[in-house]
Amino acid sequence: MSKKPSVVIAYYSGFGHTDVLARAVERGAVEAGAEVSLVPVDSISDEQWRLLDEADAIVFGSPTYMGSAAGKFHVFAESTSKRWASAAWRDKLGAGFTNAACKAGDKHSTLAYFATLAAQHQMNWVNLGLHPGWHTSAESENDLNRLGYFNGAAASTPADLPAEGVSKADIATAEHLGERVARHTAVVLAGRAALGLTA
Ligand SMILES: Cc1cc2nc3c(=O)[nH]c(=O)nc-3n(C[C@H](O)[C@H](O)[C@H](O)COP(=O)(O)O)c2cc1C
Repeated sequence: MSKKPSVVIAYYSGFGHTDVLARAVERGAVEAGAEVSLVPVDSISDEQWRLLDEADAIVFGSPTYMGSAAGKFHVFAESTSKRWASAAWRDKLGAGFTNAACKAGDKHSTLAYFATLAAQHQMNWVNLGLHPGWHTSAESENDLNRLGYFNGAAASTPADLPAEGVSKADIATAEHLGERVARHTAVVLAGRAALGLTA
C-alpha cells in the first residue's frame, strides 16, 4: 500500500482572493485523500521549506499582477535556485492556480510561468483536466472552468470585491484541481511502489 500523497500549496495572496482559491485546492486534495499543507511564500519558514522538499506534489498559486505572478511569488521562485541546481524537486508533481480582476487579465502568463518553473525543477505538470465551461450559449458563468483555461485553475474577481466575492464556480474549479493533483500523485506513488522505484 503506497503512502498518502503529500501536497504542498505554495502561494501568495495580497488581498485574500488567492487565499480563498488556495483553501479550495486544499479541500479538493484532502477530499481525494492527500495530506495537504498551505505555505504562504512571503513568510516561509525553515519548517515550511522542509515540507516543500519532502512533498510529492507542489501546487503554485499567485494573483496575476502586471501580467505575471506577483513580485513576492517571484522572490520565492528565485530563492529556489539552489534546489534547482541540485534538482532537489525532480519528479515531484506540479500544478498552479491564479486569480485576476479581469476575465482574461493575462492570467495565462501566470499559469504558463508556473508550468515553466515546474519544468525548470524537472517536475511533472498536472493540467486542469476540464473542458471549458461557458463556451456555448447553453452554458453559463456558473460552470466549472468558466474562464476556459487548461494549464491550471483560473479565477476572476472584480477588483472592488472582498475575498468573499470570489466566484463559486472558480472555487469549485480550484477544488477540482486539488482533487486531480491528489489523484495523479496517488497513481504515481502507486506506480513507483509497484516498480520498486524510489522516485
Ligand atoms: C499591483 C497589481 C497588479 C495587478 N495586475 C493585474 C493584471 O495584470 N491583470 C488583472 O486582471 N488584474 C490585475 N490586478 C488585480 C488583481 O489580480 C486582483 O485584484 C486579485 O484579485 C488580487 O488577488 P489577491 O487578493 O490574492 O492579491 C492587479 C492588482 C495589483 C495590486
